[in-house]
Amino acid sequence: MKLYHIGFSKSDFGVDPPDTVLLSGEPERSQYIARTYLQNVKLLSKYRGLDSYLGNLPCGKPILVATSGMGASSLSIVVNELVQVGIKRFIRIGTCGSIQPNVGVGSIVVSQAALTRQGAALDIAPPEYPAVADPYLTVALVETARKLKIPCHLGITASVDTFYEGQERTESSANTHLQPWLKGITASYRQLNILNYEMEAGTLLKMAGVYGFAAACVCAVVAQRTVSETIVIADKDDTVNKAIKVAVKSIS
Ligand SMILES: O=P(O)(O)O[C@H]1O[C@H](CO)[C@@H](O)[C@H]1O
Ligand SMILES: O=c1cc[nH]c(=O)[nH]1
Repeated sequence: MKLYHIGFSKSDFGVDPPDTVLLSGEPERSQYIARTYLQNVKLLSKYRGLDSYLGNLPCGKPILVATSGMGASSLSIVVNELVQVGIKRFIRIGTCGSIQPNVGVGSIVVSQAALTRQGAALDIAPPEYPAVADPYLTVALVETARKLKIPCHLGITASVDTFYEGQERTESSANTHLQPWLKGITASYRQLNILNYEMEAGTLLKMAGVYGFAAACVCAVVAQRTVSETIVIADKDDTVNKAIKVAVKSIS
């Protein structure tokens, strides 16, 4: 039976089912990964913008490429259904905003763990439940980045529910009024050695612990919040491609 949101079933995998997914927030990124890095690509579904592709790495290994959508609620639905079709290893390939002066646009961040300020995660585990990445996948990502000479930072990510208020954006936001508890939160996270903001990793990593699958996250740095709130569009594709290369090579 087809899973309602992802739009495909286990039987769509054929005789050699994948156990690993490359998961990104954008359907366009999923299509790019499948078309650029995989062979024998088959589109499985495009329902609700949650595009999924099946293909093979050059070594022959079957791989699923899927789209989480933006935010933890959407991701939680997609991840639950991917587990139901047999996926056991998840690598999120995302974008993020740096909150540390030494983590520049053009580099990538591998999340060792995540501070999870996300409503969806509270439905899955208590707030104090750790959001930790799989150590083997994580080391493979960092080692691959080192071999490819791609600037890479390993550390703690802040996963939040909103791009504007939750990441303390006021200049580029329609809402200039931040709730008092959010004022100064980025500086506070900087003091706590948190590297970056994004919107899915924490819930993915908590789900990994609860459901019993392996998960890791690599994000392209597309904003430098110590300088500006805005996304550096000119560098985005190139930086995202670095994150994709690292993820693909780490499982090849
Ligand atoms: O580029 P993706 O994977 O969507 O990740 C980041 O980009 C979106 C916000 O622009 C959020 O989903 C955030 O986590
Ligand atoms: O600043 C950023 C950039 C990408 N994604 C985010 O969630 N925040």
